[in-house]
Amino acid sequence: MTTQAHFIGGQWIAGQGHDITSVDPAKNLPIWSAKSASPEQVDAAVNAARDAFVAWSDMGFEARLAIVKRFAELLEENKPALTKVIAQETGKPEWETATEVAAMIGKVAISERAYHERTGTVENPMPVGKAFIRHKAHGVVAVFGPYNFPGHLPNGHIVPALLAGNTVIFKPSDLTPLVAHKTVELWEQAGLPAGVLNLVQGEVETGKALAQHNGLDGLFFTGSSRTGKLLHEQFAGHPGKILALEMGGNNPLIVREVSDIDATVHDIVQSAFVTSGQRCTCARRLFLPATEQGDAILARLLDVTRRIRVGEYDADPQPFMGAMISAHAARMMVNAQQQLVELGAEALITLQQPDADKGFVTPGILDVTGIIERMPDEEHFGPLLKVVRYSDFDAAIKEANNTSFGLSAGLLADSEADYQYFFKRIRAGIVNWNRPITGASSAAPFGGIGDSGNHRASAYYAADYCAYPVASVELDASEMPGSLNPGLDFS
Ligand SMILES: NC(=O)C1=CN([C@@H]2O[C@H](COP(=O)(O)OP(=O)(O)OC[C@H]3O[C@@H](n4cnc5c(N)ncnc54)[C@H](O)[C@@H]3O)[C@@H](O)[C@H]2O)C=CC1
Ligand SMILES: O=C(O)CCC(=O)N[C@@H](CCC(=O)O)C(=O)O
Repeated sequence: MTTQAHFIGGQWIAGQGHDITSVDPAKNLPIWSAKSASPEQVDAAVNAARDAFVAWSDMGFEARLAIVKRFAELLEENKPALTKVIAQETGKPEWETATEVAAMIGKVAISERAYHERTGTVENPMPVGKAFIRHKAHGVVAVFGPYNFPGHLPNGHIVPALLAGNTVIFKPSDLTPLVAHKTVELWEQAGLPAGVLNLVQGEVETGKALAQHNGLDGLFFTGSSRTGKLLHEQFAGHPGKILALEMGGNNPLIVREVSDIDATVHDIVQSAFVTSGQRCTCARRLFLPATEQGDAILARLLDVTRRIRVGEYDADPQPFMGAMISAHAARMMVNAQQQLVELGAEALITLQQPDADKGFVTPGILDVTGIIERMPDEEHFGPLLKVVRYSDFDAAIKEANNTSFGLSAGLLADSEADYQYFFKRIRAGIVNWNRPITGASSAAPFGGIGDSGNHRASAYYAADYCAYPVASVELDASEMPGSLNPGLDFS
């Protein structure tokens, strides 16, 4: 369907690797297929980015910004088409993919602000001359994207990287090549000079060839903790290269005494099941008090969850949840649930895959209170919520922190004192109170601790890893000091 799948040095070219196909997971139809980029083509993409670097970084911020702003205009003009393509390739409902395109557009103004605020130029007077703090681009960087937000999340690395003056090789998820293709076409139309942004499509082999390439100055990754750790090992011994890792989570949501049960249940549903549970910020573990009110919240949660509409991305009326990314991913969720049930979890609502050839699953809720000590600390990347009933707030917080991850966490409670207590003790990069723990703002730093990242927060702080600071003291011409250090003689 697509022969010229790779964009290298300003040219669309055919791949020399093996066949890859992207499938619409809601309709089980192939929508894109091509040959992946071979290691030689990855090499060509890195060289093209290297060749383009000096001119792009010399161009000046305002000239780069004008092109990036043109890209935002093109996104706006192509919003309906891109909304549709993201929905087709991911299975996410169109109401949701429209918000993804909006986030891509919003990223440009936010990144412009962040560039100045986080990496701007500072000038300080000195007794002799002036001191400056400036920032320079790293050079050639690779961007690896995940499938769950195939537009917005790579865009969150690419836009600030380009604004800072880097050149980029983009390797999207092999599950979402079409979204990447359409996005890079818009960059081309926006007038990016050849080689400034290159696209290589492929699976792990292509990813490895890129990540291992000696010509990279940095790599910005959003994806699973497993792959992120592999990259971290690969980058060990290369302190000169910048590595930014945005990875998964095993995120806790704790409920205390609340006055509005429906509002609480809404926040739980939005945290656990939006995007069919395929957000790194999704709540995986729900801590409910073992009280009468806890019982009432659970009953209402089960009632609302049973009535969640699951359906095709273009259905009218729209579903809340679309298909997962693939039939395989759906099967993996069924298997994960089965393993937990075999460990002793009680299925309050069983997650089901109605059609083995498609990515649809219904949301599931397990009571894992009885197996809490044997629970694997894993990110189950789908709509499967694990409920823990608790009697003691401290014990619940301790268990919430009992994870190697630390991305997002939340408290649903009327008491502000409870929130202050929770905030001080919980370990995560995103901590919310009476709001869903999904839907993080691009205008704030976005990143986690532990296995969720490597302390290179993205979103508003992405500017930080896109440039390095340079400190200078400067004077128009050398001057003799008023007094000499002891032992010097200029007579
Ligand atoms: N913290 C965050 O900002 C976010 C984290 N995620 C996480 O991403 C995961 C889902 O996304 P996936 O696409 O499944 O992640 P993934 O880790 O499978 O793939 C991410 C990218 O790495 C590439 N890749 C895979 N193995 C590689 C290797 N050995 N060497 C080089 N490249 C390789 C893939 O082709 C893809 O482009 C979830 O774990 C989720 O929590 C997703 C979105 C945001
Ligand atoms: O990167 C940004 O601009 C903000 C972070 C963001 O959009 N987070 C989303 C998705 C995260 C995910 O799954 O990967 C969220 O918090 O829902």
